[in-house]
Amino acid sequence: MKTKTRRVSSLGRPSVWAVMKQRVRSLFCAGKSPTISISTAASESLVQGMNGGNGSLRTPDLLRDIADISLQISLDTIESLKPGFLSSATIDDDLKNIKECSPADIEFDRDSRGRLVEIGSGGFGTVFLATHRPTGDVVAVKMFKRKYSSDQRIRREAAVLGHLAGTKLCPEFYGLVDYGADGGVAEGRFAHLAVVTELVRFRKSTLQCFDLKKFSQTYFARRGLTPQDWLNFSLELVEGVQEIHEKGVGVFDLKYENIMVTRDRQGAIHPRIVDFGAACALNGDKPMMPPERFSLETLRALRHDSVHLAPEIFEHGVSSAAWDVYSLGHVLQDLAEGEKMEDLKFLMGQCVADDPALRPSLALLLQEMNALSNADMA
Ligand SMILES: Nc1ncnc2c1ncn2[C@@H]1O[C@H](COP(=O)(O)OP(=O)(O)OP(=O)(O)O)[C@@H](O)[C@H]1O
Repeated sequence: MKTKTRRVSSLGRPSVWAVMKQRVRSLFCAGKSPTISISTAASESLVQGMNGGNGSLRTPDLLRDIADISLQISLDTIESLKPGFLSSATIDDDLKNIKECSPADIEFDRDSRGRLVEIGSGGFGTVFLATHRPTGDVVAVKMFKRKYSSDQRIRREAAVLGHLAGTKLCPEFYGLVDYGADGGVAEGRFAHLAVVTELVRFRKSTLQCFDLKKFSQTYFARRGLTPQDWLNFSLELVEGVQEIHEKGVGVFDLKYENIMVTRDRQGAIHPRIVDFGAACALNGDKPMMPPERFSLETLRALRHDSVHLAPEIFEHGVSSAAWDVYSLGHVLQDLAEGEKMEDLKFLMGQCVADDPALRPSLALLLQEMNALSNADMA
């Protein structure tokens, strides 16, 4: 069994943060809805730390621990809140029938020093470049951090990819690979299961990949694009999410980093989505929701990178299309602002209403966006 080192303060006692972390963990493990009491001094330090100040707790460690805890909480919550979590009809069948890939089918690319070539990474995994031997296709292999990834979670992500095969935004799914107990190429850093998908590259002729964040910051790649190009891109994204919803699935983690940009021969840009790790059946599942007592404020402070998620996600609600509407609004409002597209920005402002009932449906949103597009073309 893995042994854990406890962080100890200079006085030889566990630090305030270590104690707090332990308390939160034990409460979650006990399956209770915890009220977390943080001493005034510690919470002040926390706020100072968040604001870049010099709290008495060591800020970088603190922030890393916060991220660790919130991820761990999300996972524990997924696993424990609803034992029948995976029983939603749409995904359930796919879970029994996940396409598999043999480790021998995957040939990893290596750099001149023999290291695996990394395409990207996130909180849960790292994605590597490889070739799928049977087809000769270039693929992306997502290896999952052992610490955060149960088999169930990985299988679920693979099942969703299989379920969404053929939809416009979802990358082609090659299969789930099992590297066995010794981890094979994963060298112990990652879980034994990995997910293989198409490499979503910028152009067919290159291995370069751009997520929307990187793309927005790369002048040469976005050179020459007009507001109409961006509007078309946004329309395709919203249409694509609608198609995914029609397959009974919500993405629930739409953000700049998970939206890839491709460019066709005519120079038009198109969106794709990677990372279906938070995807769930619509109107059925209860995805990553911390217990009620964990207020949105606390959570927002803790998971400072989750502002793209609808507030009600943190409140035990039943999953709904409105969650993706919120995230789309968050991304596209920002994009519209950058591109100085006032009408689009205004429209997207309605998608980020705190009250889900006030957000437009995807159908209505598309209607409005098409009207914008036609007006611009006229
Ligand atoms: N199929 C792919 N083709 C090209 N790039 C990819 C692909 N899959 C993932 N990436 C890149 O790798 C990054 C990390 O992948 P992914 O988002 O799946 O990891 P994650 O750990 O689940 O992330 P998060 O912390 O957001 O949940 C992505 O942001 C993207 O830039």
